[in-house]
Amino acid sequence: MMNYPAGEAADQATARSDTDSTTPGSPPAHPAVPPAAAIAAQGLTTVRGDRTVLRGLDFTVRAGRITGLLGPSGCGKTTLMRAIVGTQAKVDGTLQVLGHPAGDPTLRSRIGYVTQAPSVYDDLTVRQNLDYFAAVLFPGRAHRQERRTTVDRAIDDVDLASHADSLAGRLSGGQRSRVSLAVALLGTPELLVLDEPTVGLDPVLRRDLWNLFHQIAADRGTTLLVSSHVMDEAERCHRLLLMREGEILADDTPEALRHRNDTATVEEAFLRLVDAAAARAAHAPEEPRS
Ligand SMILES: Nc1ncnc2c1ncn2[C@@H]1O[C@H](COP(=O)(O)OP(=O)(O)OP(=O)(O)O)[C@@H](O)[C@H]1O
Repeated sequence: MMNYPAGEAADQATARSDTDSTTPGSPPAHPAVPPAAAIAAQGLTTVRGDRTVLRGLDFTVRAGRITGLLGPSGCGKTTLMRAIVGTQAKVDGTLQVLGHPAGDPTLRSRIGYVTQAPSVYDDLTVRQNLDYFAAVLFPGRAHRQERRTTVDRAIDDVDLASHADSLAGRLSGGQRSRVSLAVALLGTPELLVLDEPTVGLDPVLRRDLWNLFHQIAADRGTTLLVSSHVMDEAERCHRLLLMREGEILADDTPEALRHRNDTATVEEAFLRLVDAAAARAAHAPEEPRS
C-alpha cells in the first residue's frame, strides 16, 4: 500500500478546525465562512417494510471531510447510505447530494458506493474486474491509456498489486472488500460512501485503509462517509454522525463530543447520549412507533 502520513495527527489537526456543533443543547458556533455541505438532509424519513427506519433526520456532511456514521447494528446506517446514493425507496423529506436531489442521474458518476457485500466477479482476476468496470466508465479505444493508468492506480491504492492476477474468488474476504473499494475509486468520485469497509480486516489493514481514506480526502478533496459499528474508528474521523434507532444523536467532531460529555472516549460519550435520549423518551408523551 502507498506510504501514507500518520492518520491520527492529521485527523486532530483537521478536527480542530471543525469546531461548530449541531448537537442539541450545545451553543452554536459561527465560522466566518460556512463550510460547504456535500450532503444536506432535512426531515429525512424512510420506511422499510412496515417499519419507519429513519425518523426525520436533519444533518449535513461536509465537503472534503471524513464523516463517520456510527451506531449499533440495525440503527439504520445502511438505509441512510442507500438513501444518499439513491437506491432506497420510500424516502421522504429533503436530501441534497453534491447540490442535487439524491438519486439524480447526474450524480451516478460522481459518487462511489461500496456496499457491505463485495460486488466483484469471482471468475475474473483483480485486474480483469477493474478493467471491466473501467471500460464502463471510460469506454472506447481513445481512453485506453486512461483506463490502464486508472486501474493501476486503484490497484496500488488498495495494496493489491501482488494479487492483481489472482482470481477474485480465491482472495480472502478482506482482499475482496478491497477490490470493491478499488472499483469505487476508479472514477475518482467526489463522494465516497463506504458501508463498513473495515469489517473483518486485521488491525494493520484497518490502519492502512484509514490512512488511505485520509490521503484520498486530503489529495483529491473527496468527501467520505464511512459507516462502522466499531467505536474506536470514531477517533479516526473528522466528524461523526452518531445514530441510534433511526435517529441522529449527535453531529460533531470526536473531540467536541468527548469534551461536551466529559468523557475520555467517543464510545463513553455515545453511551451518555443514549442514556440521555432514553431518559427524555421516558418522560415524553407516548408516541406510536412503527
Ligand atoms: N429489506 C428490508 N425490509 C424491511 N426492513 C429492513 C430491510 N432491510 C433492513 N431493514 C430494517 O431496517 C433497519 C435498519 O437496517 P440497516 O441495514 O439500515 O441497519 P444498519 O445500521 O446498517 O445495520 P448493520 O450495522 O447491522 O449493517 C433494521 O431494523 C432492519 O431490520
